[in-house]
Amino acid sequence: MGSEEAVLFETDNAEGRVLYRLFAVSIFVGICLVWAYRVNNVPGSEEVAGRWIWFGMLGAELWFGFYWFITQALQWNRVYRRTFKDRLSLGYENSLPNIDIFVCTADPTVEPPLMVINTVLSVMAYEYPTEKLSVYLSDDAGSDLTFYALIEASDFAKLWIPYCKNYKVEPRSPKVYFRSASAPTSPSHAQDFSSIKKMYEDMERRIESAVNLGRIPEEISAKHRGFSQWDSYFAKQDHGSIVQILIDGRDIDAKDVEGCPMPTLVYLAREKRPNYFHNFKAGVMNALIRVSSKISNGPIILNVDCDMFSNNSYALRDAVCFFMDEKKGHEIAFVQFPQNFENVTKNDMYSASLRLITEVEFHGLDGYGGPLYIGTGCFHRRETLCGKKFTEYKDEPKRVNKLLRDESKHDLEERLKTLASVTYEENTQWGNEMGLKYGSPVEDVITGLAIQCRGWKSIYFNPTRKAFLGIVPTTLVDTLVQHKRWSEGDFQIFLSKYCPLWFGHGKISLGLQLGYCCYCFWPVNSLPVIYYSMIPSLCLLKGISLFPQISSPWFLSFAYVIFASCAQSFVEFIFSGGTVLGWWNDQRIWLYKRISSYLFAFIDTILKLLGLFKLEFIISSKVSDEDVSKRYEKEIMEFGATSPMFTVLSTLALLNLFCFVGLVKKLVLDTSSLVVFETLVLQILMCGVLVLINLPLYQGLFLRSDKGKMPGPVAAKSVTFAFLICILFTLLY
Ligand SMILES: O=c1ccn([C@@H]2O[C@H](COP(=O)(O)OP(=O)(O)O[C@H]3O[C@H](CO)[C@@H](O)[C@H](O)[C@H]3O)[C@@H](O)[C@H]2O)c(=O)[nH]1
Ligand SMILES: [Mn+2]
Repeated sequence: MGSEEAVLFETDNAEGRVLYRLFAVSIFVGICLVWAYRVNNVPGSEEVAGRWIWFGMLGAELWFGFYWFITQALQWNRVYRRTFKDRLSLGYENSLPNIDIFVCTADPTVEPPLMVINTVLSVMAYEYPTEKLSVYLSDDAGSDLTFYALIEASDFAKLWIPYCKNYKVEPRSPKVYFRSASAPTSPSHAQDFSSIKKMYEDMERRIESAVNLGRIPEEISAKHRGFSQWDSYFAKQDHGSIVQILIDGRDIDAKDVEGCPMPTLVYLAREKRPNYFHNFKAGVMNALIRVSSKISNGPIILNVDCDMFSNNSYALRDAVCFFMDEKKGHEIAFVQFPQNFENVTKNDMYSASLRLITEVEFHGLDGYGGPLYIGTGCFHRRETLCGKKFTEYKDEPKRVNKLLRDESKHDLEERLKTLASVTYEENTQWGNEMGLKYGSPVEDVITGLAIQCRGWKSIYFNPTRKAFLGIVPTTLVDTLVQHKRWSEGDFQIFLSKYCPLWFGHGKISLGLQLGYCCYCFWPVNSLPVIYYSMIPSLCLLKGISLFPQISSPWFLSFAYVIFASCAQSFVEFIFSGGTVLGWWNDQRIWLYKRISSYLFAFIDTILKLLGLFKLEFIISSKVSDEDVSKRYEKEIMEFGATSPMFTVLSTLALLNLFCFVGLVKKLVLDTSSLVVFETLVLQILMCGVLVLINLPLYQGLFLRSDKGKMPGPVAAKSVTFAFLICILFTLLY
């Protein structure tokens, strides 16, 4: 084969890089001028309070400037990848690697079995030789309902896979397909369509009725020997390992309705005992790595969360293009696809699509050695997950691991159970040098970092047809809690021995180290943002000016930095497919995350360092009741929970409202005070923007009567706090 054909992927630099860099330099100059102004205009020593406020502003601005600087690592060197799947099929169709797909679920109430099996069916139906695919469902709840749904799915797959392949169906999650597919045009397809749709709906009904019943009806459990495993089951957190090979790809009888081989399908519930810590998803992944190594041992592992169905049946081939590329493939440890979502509304009220991260920042990281591993939609080389260093791998002769299995399925299942037992990992390197790392709520990020520090590269691939679609939380509190977990995890990495700066020093590029820091520092951002959104507004009450007056040339530097960075985020947002209102919502959530999720993450991390708190993992809900869904569809913000995070948000919003009203009152009563305008313009503007951005919150506090409004106690508390802070400030200053 010519060298041209051997190239399976290409990398392009972002357009307009030079222009962007010039623009960034201009902002940097602006930031330096802001600092210079702050340092040169410290109030005299007679104004003690004024000085401290000023130093606070200086501190915040130093941080903002510094943080802006490191975020350039996410912008400076953006790259985009392209794959050549046709070359892959031409040159390598017979040597495509086996792929093991891990799907994780943990709770049948927040992750309904029906959703889980739709994801499973979508990944069983990839455009890839089926005999090379093995799908493993890990069920951390060990729920017989999920198991039952999987049995149903294993039968339905025999029809579904050939149907998808015959009619080139997309997406291959049956639920989403039947919901969105346009009516088939050819009569034969129409017939197949309606018959398979009926089969699906029947299956759906059976599963739903078991779920509604809350247990498996006897006539069903008698039919499948697998249910006997639940005889010794006590509770979610107290049961032995359950391993069931539902479809064994090697079994000559495992054929679909057209006689083609089926992918292997395995159910796993690892052992859980109350006095053993189970390490959340990292523990699951490690059990899966071990169990799969004895069944299919695919050299490539794809892992997805149970809500992340496959939306692009060629994505496996895309990923394989990277690993099999003759020149650069051998140094790639993992290929990360973005997390995209199915249920985001038009203006994305909770900024849940993570638009700038997926469309801009990860391309930036990719330019410096590769993106973070973000837990789902990621393809790993099995060996790198198991701790292999790049240098060891490079020098080693490549051999194909052929698994020889002659024991019976039953014996194998029994042997596999010990691999998923609570004691298996005692005195081993699992969770440390092997597998995913333990001890972090973001097992993915820390594991990815460790892999990159062993000399490997990673790839970010963001195809136009999205590869995976998941579910975003549909309430404000869920969104904030999820961000708390992420930011807390990243911050803990920074404070641990895996700090990207020290641990990564000399192992990954400086750009990548700084890139990691951008995420690790999320919680730290909370402090300056809270300061900046409180103090200047409070100062309005006393007419204290904190910014240069409009006629001063220093004013320009502030105005430029603020305006230019807003404009940049606006342009990036719109170019990444967002709407104008979506951008405005994104700004609101930007603020809310900083003053609540990140603040609580910061505090909890400190408490955890002091040993006052232990690790937890709150699973994001993938279902919401009808009432909540309706409001979500209409883009009405959902409060409706008494969370301390809401008290902080409301207090800050009200505080700004009081300050703004106080100012207006002063201007109306005393027109001579209009001169203050000259000196307070920026402060008034900031306070005004804060009031505007909080409009939905004021509505939630005072104007709404539905169930999603802000609960009364939160409203009462925050009015009191905001009022007290304003009074205290005016009295004490
Ligand atoms: O003890 C646990 C906890 C979670 N999960 C599974 O882990 C996945 C992620 O949980 P989810 O609540 O959906 O968290 P997200 O915040 O949406 O997840 C993102 O962030 C996590 C780290 O915080 C990563 O593990 C995920 O892969 C990544 O998608 C789900 O499939 C769960 O079923 C388990 O299997 N066992
Ligand atoms: Mn999730």
